[in-house]
Amino acid sequence: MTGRGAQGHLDTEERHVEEALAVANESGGRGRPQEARPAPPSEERGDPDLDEALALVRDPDPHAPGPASPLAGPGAGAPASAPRPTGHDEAHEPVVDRAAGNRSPAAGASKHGARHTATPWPEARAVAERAARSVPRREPVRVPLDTALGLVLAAPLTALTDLPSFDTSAMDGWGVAGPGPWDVRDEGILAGHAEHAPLGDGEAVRIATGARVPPGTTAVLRSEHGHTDDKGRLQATPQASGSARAGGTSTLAHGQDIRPRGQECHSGDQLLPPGTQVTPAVLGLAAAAGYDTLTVQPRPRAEVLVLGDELLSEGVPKDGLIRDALGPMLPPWLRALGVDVVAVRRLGDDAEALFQAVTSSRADLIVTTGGTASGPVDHVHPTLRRVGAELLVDGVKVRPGHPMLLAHMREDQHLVGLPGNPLAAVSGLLTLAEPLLRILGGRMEPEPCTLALSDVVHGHPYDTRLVPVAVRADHAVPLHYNGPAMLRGIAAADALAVVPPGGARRGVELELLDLPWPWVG
Ligand SMILES: Nc1nc2c(c(=O)[nH]1)N[C@H]1C(S)=C(S)[C@@H](COP(=O)(O)OP(=O)(O)OC[C@H]3O[C@@H](n4cnc5c(N)ncnc54)[C@H](O)[C@@H]3O)O[C@H]1N2
Ligand code: MOO
Repeated sequence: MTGRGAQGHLDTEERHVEEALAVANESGGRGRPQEARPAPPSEERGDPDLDEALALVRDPDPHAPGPASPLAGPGAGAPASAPRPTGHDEAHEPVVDRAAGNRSPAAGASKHGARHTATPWPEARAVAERAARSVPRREPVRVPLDTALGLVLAAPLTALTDLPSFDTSAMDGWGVAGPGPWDVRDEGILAGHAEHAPLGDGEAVRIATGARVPPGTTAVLRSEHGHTDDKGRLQATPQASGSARAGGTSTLAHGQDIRPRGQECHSGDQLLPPGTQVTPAVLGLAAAAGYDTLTVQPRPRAEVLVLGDELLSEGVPKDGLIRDALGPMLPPWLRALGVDVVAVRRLGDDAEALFQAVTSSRADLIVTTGGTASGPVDHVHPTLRRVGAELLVDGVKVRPGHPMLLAHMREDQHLVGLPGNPLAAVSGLLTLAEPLLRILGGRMEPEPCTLALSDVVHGHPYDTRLVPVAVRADHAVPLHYNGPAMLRGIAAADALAVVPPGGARRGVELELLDLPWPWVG
């Protein structure tokens, strides 16, 4: 859809894309690294192995030449002119010693491709957050517990009762009053029963875990720590647990194995703040604290518009057509970000269809894929002009994904235009859509997460890079196959590392953007 003509000289962006093309066109040993290493026979294969999975997206051939870098560790590679293995890191620029400060990126100075209006990556995220804050917050709703999973609390979760709500036996055994030996009552106490008559000093009663201890109980003696003597009285067994000393005199601590009322919380205590995501554990806590319904923030609604005449929705790519990777990928990814995906439409390269879809959508966020560049069938910008949308972000200084955009359509509606290259679309999703949807959905900002790099990562000279990484032990392992048109790296990744302009050495701590997989399903 970009409709680019024959190439003369290649600027940075074009080389970037060219490289992806070259990689895609490669064949043989260099182009198909996984075949260079024969897979073990199936009978040798054990359970799925994390390292095996990682090997598929790490250096295919440890002896293959890589880009030269004064900072690369031992074995990091041959001269920059040497061919690179398929799927290798696509940022061509040498890593810069940031600590030494030997490069000062000229702001917005990419020679050609980067739009002069492109927004720095951190600022683009901040703009997306501000845009969401300008939208009137939707009214919270009350939903039954069994439909609340994955939603976000719109009000504090306040205990509706003391927990436990009565003094409770923590063990099966005897409730006892005062020092032993004790006379044991005939009738025991099970969980779920109303309060029993108070225990007098020297009295005991059989009691089950979770049962309400009668008034006057000073401790619970576990069943394995007590026995009945020849006079039929309950004695603490001396050797069992140090709970009694020789001679049978109980040294049970006052309150031992009793969970006192209010031990966990008192009625009215705030258990969780608004913005907390409802996890299975939150559901359990809410139920324990007396809730049948929860007050939650409604999910933001998103509509996905997939653009491109070249896209097939099934089968093997053929005749210059390719499979639509974004139609299957984006809706569940958006759901994982807490979104209600109200529609997914495949519109081809039809400007009128795009106009109609955009003007008729009632979603909080319209997400388009493809058509963000300036080719003859790239209809996103012209459509935004036609509807009078305000462009809040028009290009971001990030690789991949720099043509991404954010537009304000009407008071309560935004549009995020994701570039068509699939990893570029992921970059746009996490740069613009995630912050916007997080604020719209009333979610808390995730704790910033940083990890040290296990390897050097080459940088773009002026732009941030987002690079798929796997988390192994306490390191972020940069993955190859990270070109804008590739999904192989991200499919094996645990996060995207935020690589500053100029790149980062091995050992440098980088911010990681987490992938929201726990919520898929
Ligand atoms: N003259 C320039 N051309 C391009 C530039 C530039 O700065 N100047 N930037 C390049 C970059 S970087 C990107 S990213 C793309 C973005 O272009 P569009 O958003 O207009 O995307 P398309 O041209 O529609 O598609 C790009 C690429 O992705 C494939 N694609 C599209 N949709 C899907 C999908 N749903 N599933 C899988 N693949 C998809 C499409 O076939 C193209 O190969 O522009 C560059 N050009
Ligand atoms: O390289 Mo583009 O930035 O593929 O998004």
